[in-house]
Amino acid sequence: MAEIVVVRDQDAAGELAAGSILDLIAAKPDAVLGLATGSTPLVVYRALERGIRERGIDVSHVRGYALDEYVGLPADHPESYRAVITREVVEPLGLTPSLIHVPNGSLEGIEHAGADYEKAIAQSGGVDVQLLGIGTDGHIGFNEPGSSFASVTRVKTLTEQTRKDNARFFASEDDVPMHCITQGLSTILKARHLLLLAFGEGKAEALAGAVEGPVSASNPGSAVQLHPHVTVLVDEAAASRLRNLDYYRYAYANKPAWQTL
Ligand SMILES: N[C@@H]1[C@@H](O)[C@H](O)[C@@H](COP(=O)(O)O)O[C@@H]1O
Repeated sequence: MAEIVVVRDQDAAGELAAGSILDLIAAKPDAVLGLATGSTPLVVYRALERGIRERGIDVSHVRGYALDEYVGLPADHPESYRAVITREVVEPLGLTPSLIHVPNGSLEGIEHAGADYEKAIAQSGGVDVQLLGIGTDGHIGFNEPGSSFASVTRVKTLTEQTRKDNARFFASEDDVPMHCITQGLSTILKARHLLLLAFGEGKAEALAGAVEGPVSASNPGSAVQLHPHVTVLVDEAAASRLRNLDYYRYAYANKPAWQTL
């Protein structure tokens, strides 16, 4: 089931996503969260922070796996995804650092870092809920156009577009690493629930391609159409190119009362 929910604004999306994740943690205290970086999921982390406090939920047993990491950045670089996940998620939410994993992007051992990560996810019992943003070129994680639907965690080369998009986090575009290590599309599809978020006009085309376009490796986000339980949370601007938008609104407005996200 893919459910597309058009929300008032980013905060509303954050609240909905966080509510679903907190219900999961309340039922399964050692839930496995699939964590995403980028600016999109930040509203979810902030809403989780508030929800944990308000509901008094114990998150000390929560486990987490990040989607991706740059290759070759020094471990203490503030824009490494390890640093971002620590700063934006682990510390503010009070998660247990040793239970939160990020692919190892250091050059030493990079040949087996992907396989190690796959093994760790599998041994954890798999990801319960995977947060996803989408790149303007349609990537999820760092699976750039052309990524195989059968792909697992491995090293990829970033597109020029992605390096441009991410230059805002670095001193210049040249400072954005050329390579990354990312969960594959097959890894992502194994998560039990996908929560894809997109905000703003700049994501409208990528989002429409992912949700309604042909399923194609040229458009990695379209892999979500192969998953049985996807929730897409979008604002009006990001939803503006969806052809079946009226139906999505109608279906959400008439959602059976017993059905959760
Ligand atoms: N690797 C991340 C993705 O996981 C993210 O979804 C995407 C969009 O980022 P943003 O949410 O900042 O638009 O680009 C980054 O490169």
